[in-house]
Formats: sequence, structure tokens, C-alpha cells
Amino acid sequence: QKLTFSLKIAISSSLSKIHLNVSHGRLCASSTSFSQRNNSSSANLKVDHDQTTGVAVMHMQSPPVNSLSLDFLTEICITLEKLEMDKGCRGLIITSSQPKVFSAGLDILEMYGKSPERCGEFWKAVQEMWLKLYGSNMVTIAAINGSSPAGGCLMSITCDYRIMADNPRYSIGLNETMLGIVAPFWFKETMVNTVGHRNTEISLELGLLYKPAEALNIGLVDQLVPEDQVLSAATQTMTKWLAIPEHARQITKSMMRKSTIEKLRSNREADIQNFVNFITKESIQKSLRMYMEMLKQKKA
Ligand SMILES: CC/C=C\C/C=C\C/C=C\C=C\CC(=O)SCCNC(=O)CCNC(=O)[C@H](O)C(C)(C)COP(=O)(O)OP(=O)(O)OC[C@H]1O[C@@H](n2cnc3c(N)ncnc32)[C@H](O)[C@@H]1OP(=O)(O)O
Repeated sequence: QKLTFSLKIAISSSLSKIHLNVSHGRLCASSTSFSQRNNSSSANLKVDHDQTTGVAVMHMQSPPVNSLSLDFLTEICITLEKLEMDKGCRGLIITSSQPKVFSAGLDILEMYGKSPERCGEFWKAVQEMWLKLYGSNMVTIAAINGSSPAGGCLMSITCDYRIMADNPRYSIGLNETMLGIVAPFWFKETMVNTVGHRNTEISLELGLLYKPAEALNIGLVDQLVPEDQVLSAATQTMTKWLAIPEHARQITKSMMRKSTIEKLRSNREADIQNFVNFITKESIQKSLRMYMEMLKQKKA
């Protein structure tokens, strides 16, 4: 049965509108814009799309810490799909509107005390976000204006380039082992592809979170700038990347990332089963509970 529905997104200019049509499971965007800037908002995301430069800035605004819940992941995936399909969008900058935090990573509450079915649905959304970002044809830049542990770090290292605020209070890394959980192979491979095998081995086994200067030193981020310049530096870098012949850049990106992406694509169901079996174990649930208590105590 043909599935067709149309979603109208309100845009700041009353003269502009975008229609998203889903037909046979594919999402197509058509835009009739009379202004050069499209601003769209959903519950936890604000997207500023400058049509002149072809650059969209996606601001994560899911309080308090942009943790990636199923709902938030779904929102991110819909937005990424829409931007990917929009020929007028060639570059994406991801940043946070929350103070001090880029993203706290996966929402721990989605992994604690949930049914296997719900855990499976959640993990599928995590996979989907990674596939969309790591395989994007757009130039993607993470403007990391706060701490970025675990899934927040993953999101950053799926991007083509990372600019972090030079504030020693912030940290970034795949710290899963500190929660008593294990980063799956595609988290690990994204990290290896960014900082190499040895740095990844040390980093994952010890669950390390790096201060900005340390992250720069191992190549986990590419540039440090004063906090108030993160977005402007990302915009400057984007201009340089967009000046490269597009087709050549896209094919090169695909060549570098293809084998990692294919490995997950062809094993999605098994990866979901692994996750569900692992995360619903009594011992793992206990580790997650202790970690959440530790987070609360840190506050008190
Ligand atoms: C064999 C292998 C097979 C399969 C693979 C199996 C498993 C892999 C599984 C999972 C992979 C997971 C990756 C992840 O992303 S796990 C999440 C890890 N995240 C963290 O460790 C970050 C924890 N948070 C923090 O460190 C801090 O909150 C902060 C630095 C981000 C911000 O610090 P603040 O001082 O500004 O804020 P807080 O007071 O600490 O927090 C405010 C509020 O938010 C709650 N919260 C924080 N982080 C999370 C989170 N990730 N999920 C849910 N909730 C979170 C925190 O508890 C506070 O809540 P209350 O206000 O106290 O209610």
C-alpha cells in the first residue's frame, strides 16, 4: 500500500515552506523558499539553514544535558534525513544550546529497567543516527561547546571535523567501561579511524575522558578555540571544506568509511540482539544503577 503523507514545517518567514513527502519509505524534501534563511524547530532541535551558504547549524536543546533518548534520537534522525535530501544543504554543523554540555551521550534511563523490546527499539535508533551521520554526504563539523562523554563523543567522531571549546572543565571520550558496559564494535572502529589502534585500546579499556588539550594531543579533536568562538571557527572551517570539489570529497569520504559502515549494515539485527542480551543482564543493570547513583551523589 502506497504510504504518502505530507508534513508541513513552519518556518520563520511566512513566505517560506518546506514539504516533506514520504513515499514508499523514502523521504523527499521540496522547498519553495523566498528567503535565504530557513529556521525550523522541533521539540529539542533548532535548525538554522542558511540557503546562501548551504550550511545548516543544528542546535541540540534537550534539557538538561542533551542525553540521547529514543524520542530525541528519532528527532535527530528525521532532521538529518531531511537535510541530507535537501540539495541546498551541503554542510552541517552540530552544536549544543545547553550550558556546559555538548551531549551526555545515550540516555542511561533508556537502558535501565526497560523491556527487551524497548531496548531493541532504542538501539536501532542509536544505529540509525550513527549510520546517517557517519555516511552523510554533507560536510559535517562538530562544534563541541561542552562535555561530550560516550555517545556524545561518538556523535562528534562521526563528523568530518571537530572543534572544541578550550575549557579544562570539559571532557570528551568513550568512557563506557566506567559504567560497566562495553562500547560495541562500530563505536570502537569509529574511534580507531579517528585516533588509531593504540590510543583507542588505552582509551576504551580505561574508559578515559580527555580534557580538551589531551583530546587535541591524541587527535580526538582537531582544533581548540575559546568558548565564544566555537561556532564562528566551525563556520570558517566549513567554508574551506565546501571549497573542495564536492564529488571528489564525497567519494573519498565514502572510501574511508565504507567498510566500517558495511559491517554494521550487514549485521544490524545481530548487533541489536547482542545489545539487548548484554544490557538486560542483572549484573549490567546493577552497574548502571550504581553509576546513576554516583551521578546523583556527585551533585549532592
Ligand atoms: C559485548 C558488547 C555488546 C553490545 C554492546 C553493549 C553495550 C553498549 C551500550 C551502551 C553504550 C552506551 C554509550 C553511552 O553513551 S552511555 C552514557 C554515558 N554518559 C555518561 O557517562 C555521562 C554522564 N553524565 C555526566 O558525566 C554529567 O552529567 C555531564 C558531564 C554530562 C554534565 O554534568 P553536569 O554537572 O552539568 O550535570 P549533572 O548534574 O551531572 O546532570 C544533570 C542531570 O542529568 C542526568 N544525566 C546526566 N547524564 C545522563 C545520561 N547520560 N543519561 C540520563 N541522564 C543523565 C543527571 O543524572 C542529572 O539528573 P538529575 O538532575 O539528578 O535528575
